[in-house]
Formats: sequence, structure tokens, C-alpha cells
Amino acid sequence: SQEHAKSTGGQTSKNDNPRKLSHKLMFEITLHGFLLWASMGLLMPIGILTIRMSNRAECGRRLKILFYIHAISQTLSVLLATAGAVISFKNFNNSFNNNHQRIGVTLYGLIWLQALIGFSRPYRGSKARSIWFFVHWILGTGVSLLGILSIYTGLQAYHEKTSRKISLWTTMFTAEICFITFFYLFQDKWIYIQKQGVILSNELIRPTAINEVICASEKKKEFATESC
Ligand code: HEM
Ligand code: HEM
Repeated sequence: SQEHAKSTGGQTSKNDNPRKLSHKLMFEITLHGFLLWASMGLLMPIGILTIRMSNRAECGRRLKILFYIHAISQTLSVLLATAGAVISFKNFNNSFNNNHQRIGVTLYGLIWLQALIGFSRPYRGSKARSIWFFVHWILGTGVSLLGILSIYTGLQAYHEKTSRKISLWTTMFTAEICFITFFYLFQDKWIYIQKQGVILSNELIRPTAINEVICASEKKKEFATESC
């Protein structure tokens, strides 16, 4: 009970029934975990996969839709993480003496910074856009990876606090991450896979003509007008 009081910031003194508080804390830990999984383990990776689908989008409308899905899912992700953060600050011990707590608190700050950077982007075509993209890309990818790590350490902390089994959750989350990673890598290869067939079958007939076709489509990409 003393240990319990410590973990809840000494709130036992406010409550005569520690068993009831334990249920409350249990609920809050679960909610904290669920919100942060939904935010950084689901919405954020989905938002990244979506905007990556726009890498080769030439049509303005398709690009716009993918951009809106990215912006909305990432904003929602920041809001859910903030709700999870409020729950943890209010109910956990705020001692920040282990890696889950320290990395977690850094992440709370970084995702807000990332969203602000996302909203204050220079126009496509301006020089500053390249720098902006580099910063947004590296911070976004880094934050997302740290988020995945935090979900694993969070599950470990849950196990230590509650002695409940976490193997099912860990396995399910690992399966989800494998699927997302596969899709992420596949995105880079999709056009390449398609091109294989095209180049090979035509190369045998008229190699020069094919070069022209590729150059023409590359030019088109360069001049594609994009509004976001
Ligand atoms: C990206 C995801 C996550 C982030 C950023 C995060 C962040 C944090 C932070 C900052 C704290 C310390 C709060 C305080 O003391 O005021 C904390 C505590 C805690 N979190 Fe998470 N969390 C995440 C995911 C999870 C998950 C998935 C679980 C699993 C249920 C979880 C379980 C816990 C537990 C049990 C504590 C108390 C740990 C302790 O006192 O040592 N967290 N979290
Ligand atoms: C925490 C929130 C966010 C994260 C983690 C995030 C992450 C990312 C990442 C990793 C990329 C690069 C994808 C790639 O090509 O590999 C990206 C691109 C982009 N993000 Fe975000 N983002 C966030 C919020 C936002 C917001 C709020 C906006 C705008 C309102 C935004 C606008 C964009 C745009 C326009 C691109 C594409 C840039 C281009 O291809 O020129 N992002 N984001």
C-alpha cells in the first residue's frame, strides 16, 4: 500500500479505500496505454504511409486528398497523445526516473513541435522547402520510431506495475509493426516492380524509343503542379 501510495503521488491519503483507487489507477494506466497506442502506434504510422503514397502522385486532386489525410490523421494523433499525457501527468508519479517516462516526456514535446513544423511549411518550389522537408521527415520518422519503442517499454512497465501478462499484446503489436514495415518498404519498390515488366518487354523491340518514353514521363513529373 505504501508502494502504491508512492506510485500514485501519495493520493491514498485522499482516499480511504486503496482497493478502489487501485481499480482507478488500473483504468488510468490502461487508458494511457490505449490512447498512446492509438496515437503513435496506429494513426501516426498510417499518416506517414499515406503521405508517402503521394511521392509519385502527378494528379493534383489525388495529391490533395492524400495531404489532407496526412494532416488530419497527424493532428488527431497529437491530440490523442496529449490526452494520454494529461492522464499520465495527473495520475502517475511524475518522477521521470526510468527510460519509459523520460523518453515519453520528450516525445510529448517533440510531437507538438513536429505538428507546428508541419503547419508552417514553405511553398513547394521555394528553396526553404527542401530544408523544411528534411527537418519534417527526419523528426517525423524519428518520433515515430521512438513512439514504437515507447509502446514496448510501456507494456513492460504495465507488466511490472500490475503483474499481468503482456505476451499477447506484445505479439499483436509486433505483428502490426511487421505489416506496417513491409508496406513502408513495398512503397519504395512498387513502381520499380511495375517498371521491370515494361522495360524488359519493350527493350527487346526498340531500346531507344523506350528511353524516350521514360524521359517524357520523368519530365511530366518534374512539371506536375502541386498545391500542398
Ligand atoms: C508512445 C507511447 C507512450 C508514451 C509517449 C508514454 C509516456 C509515458 C510517460 C511520460 C510516463 C510518465 C508519466 C508520469 O510519471 O507523469 C508514462 C508512464 C507509464 N506508462 Fe506510458 N507512454 C506510452 C505508452 C504506454 C503504453 C502502451 C503502456 C501500456 C499499458 C504504458 C504504460 C505506462 C505505465 C504503467 C506508466 C507508469 C510507469 C512507471 O511509473 O514507471 N505507456 N508513460
Ligand atoms: C506529429 C505529426 C506529424 C508527423 C509525425 C509527420 C511525419 C511526416 C513524415 C515522416 C513525412 C515524410 C514522408 C516520407 O516521404 O517519407 C511527412 C511529410 C509531409 N508532412 Fe507531415 N507529419 C506530421 C504532421 C504534419 C502536419 C500537421 C502537416 C500539415 C498541416 C504535415 C504536412 C506534411 C507534408 C505537406 C508532407 C509532404 C512533404 C513533401 O513531400 O514535400 N505534416 N510528414
